[in-house]
Amino acid sequence: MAKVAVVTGSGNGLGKGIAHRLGKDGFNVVLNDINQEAVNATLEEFKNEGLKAIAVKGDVSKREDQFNLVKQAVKEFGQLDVFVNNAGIDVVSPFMEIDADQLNKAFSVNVHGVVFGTQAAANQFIEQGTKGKVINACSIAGHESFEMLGTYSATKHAVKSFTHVAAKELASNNIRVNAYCPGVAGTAMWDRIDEEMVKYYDDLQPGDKYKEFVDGISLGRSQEPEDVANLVSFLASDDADYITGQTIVTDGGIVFR
Ligand SMILES: NC(=O)C1=CN([C@@H]2O[C@H](COP(=O)(O)OP(=O)(O)OC[C@H]3O[C@@H](n4cnc5c(N)ncnc54)[C@H](O)[C@@H]3O)[C@@H](O)[C@H]2O)C=CC1
Ligand SMILES: CC(=O)C(C)=O
Repeated sequence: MAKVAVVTGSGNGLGKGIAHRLGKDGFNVVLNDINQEAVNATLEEFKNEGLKAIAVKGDVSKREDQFNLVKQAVKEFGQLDVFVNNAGIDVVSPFMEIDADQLNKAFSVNVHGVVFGTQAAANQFIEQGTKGKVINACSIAGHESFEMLGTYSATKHAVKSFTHVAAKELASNNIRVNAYCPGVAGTAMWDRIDEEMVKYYDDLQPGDKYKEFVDGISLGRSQEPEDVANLVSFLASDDADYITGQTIVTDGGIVFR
């Protein structure tokens, strides 16, 4: 029987790339996004390519939506093997302007989302009595805190911490919990980050902050969704069975850990 993978926030960007790769790897894929239009369009593309997939709309910050996502996956495909907590949002703000609304929004999607997704997946793995894999979206910002990305960086440090603790607590249930830490990928997220950041500089034009970050990449190019998907594909595979609690950087050489 084909294995089953859920990828949250897979209507666009890195999540779409990851879901596509897992589909090509032979997984039945459960797409998820808060954006119904995006996830439906992605489902259509995948189906046209012959990939086996369904789409479930949901908000990762809502615990009930995460449990429903797992329920729908099992209802359609009979089991769950891999759960990728990919969905995340950005926040750009100088430290002195961080407010409660920014903190609440970012933590509720990036951190609550990962905790609730992990709980929903682990609950299912334990019920099945099978091994399972949870793979979280961290970031280089989970290893290093970037100016103007203070709240976002704090959420990704929290993802790293929850990856560690979930890996420790769930290992006895045969569940591995790891994270991928991308660098700078030109998705809609970076369009927004650039747009917000350049507003704070009189001498910068749209695109300049993105270029500055890309110029700092040792391997000399921005990240593609496929680069991230390569790592997630490995973490989802049996070859990664002896790895747990790791937050692995894939950034072309920005932070060195
Ligand atoms: N783009 C980059 O350079 C990097 C991205 N990351 C992380 O990778 C993950 C994916 O990032 P991107 O694809 O660039 O972002 P993106 O903004 O391009 O796409 C994110 C997707 O998640 C969905 N989403 C947002 N909130 C949601 C919610 N509450 N529930 C369900 N879906 C939701 C969006 O509708 C969108 O389709 C995020 O966790 C991000 O923090 C980490 C490092 C670098
Ligand atoms: C979006 C993101 O995580 C960075 C650091 O580029």
